[in-house]
Amino acid sequence: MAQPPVILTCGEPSGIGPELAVKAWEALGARLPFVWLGDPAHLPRGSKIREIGHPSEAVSHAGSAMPVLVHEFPKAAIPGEPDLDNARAVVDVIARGVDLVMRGEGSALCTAPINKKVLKDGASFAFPGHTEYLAHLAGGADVVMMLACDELRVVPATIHIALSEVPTAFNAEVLRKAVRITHNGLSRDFGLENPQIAIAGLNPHAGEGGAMGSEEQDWMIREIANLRAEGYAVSGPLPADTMFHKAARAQYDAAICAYHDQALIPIKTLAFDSGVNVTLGLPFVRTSPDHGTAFNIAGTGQASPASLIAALEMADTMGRARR
Ligand SMILES: NC(=O)C1=CN([C@@H]2O[C@H](COP(=O)(O)OP(=O)(O)OC[C@H]3O[C@@H](n4cnc5c(N)ncnc54)[C@H](O)[C@@H]3O)[C@@H](O)[C@H]2O)C=CC1
Ligand SMILES: NCC(=O)COP(=O)(O)O
Repeated sequence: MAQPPVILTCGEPSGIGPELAVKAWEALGARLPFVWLGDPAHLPRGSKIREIGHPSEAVSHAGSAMPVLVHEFPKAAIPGEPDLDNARAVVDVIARGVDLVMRGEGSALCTAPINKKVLKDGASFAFPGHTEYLAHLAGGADVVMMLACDELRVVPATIHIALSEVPTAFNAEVLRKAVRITHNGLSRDFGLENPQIAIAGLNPHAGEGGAMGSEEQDWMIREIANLRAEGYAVSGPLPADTMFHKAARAQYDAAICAYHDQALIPIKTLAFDSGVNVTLGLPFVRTSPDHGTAFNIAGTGQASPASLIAALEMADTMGRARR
């Protein structure tokens, strides 16, 4: 049976998502068939599209036009000016995309960026991002966010929370869960045997023996030893400032970090154009570009499709491997 297409959700229609979908289709065409799920009225004028009734029709049309499964929105989309009245439909598109991949009609889900505040204000969206919403739609799956590029993979053990909440939220149970899901994801979706996982300390110099913070001494060193005794190839806690240079990166397959910026700053600095956000732990494959809605350049033609193309390629490869 032919591989079903990747399902690409539209994301925030006033952001760069719609124009990047068309650029990605122009680059990928029939080589990597995907279906864009959204309102065709939100695409740049003159985009070559083909409205289809079912994802299975995508493969035969992807060479000549971007296949579109129509999801009507209440309002037009003005680049850079989000309309709260469209927020509910943005959320519904994600749920519809998940339904398609859960039923096997799509091989994988790739999501264009959403604007979390727009969804909160316009649709009372109760989740801080896709990652948490997808875990909810998958019945409360245990998931982690990984950002991956050729040179580095990072996992923030805590994600979208205030920095002041991190020292409490980042604990032995959360670290253990992140290690388990990362280990399983690296084995299953990245094909790595015995993956090496580096763990960043929370404090400067990983606490420097308790001189600069106590979490490493209080629980991290003990928990990492426990994980090692259970067979996980983990190292740490490592000073976060010296674990991302080239020689250090060669020592591990993924770095687990205590909080969002500790993980995302190195990868976005290294590979903003090619980084991919992948959710590990879901019963389906989900990827996304590493960037956001970029309202400041939406509609100007300046946005690069490189990260979205990398995300579609990763979704397709992982989707195939899982079949
Ligand atoms: N997967 C998702 O749904 C994600 C959503 N976001 C959301 O996006 C919104 C905006 O977030 P920001 O922090 O401003 O990050 P952003 O990634 O949207 O923009 C940061 C800077 O990078 C530039 N930029 C972003 N993508 C680009 C591209 N493809 N080509 C060229 N330049 C690009 C922007 O113009 C801006 O100067 C927030 O609501 C955030 O929560 C952010 C990251 C991922
Ligand atoms: N900073 C990464 C980000 O916001 C992506 O979140 P998600 O929507 O993939 O959960």
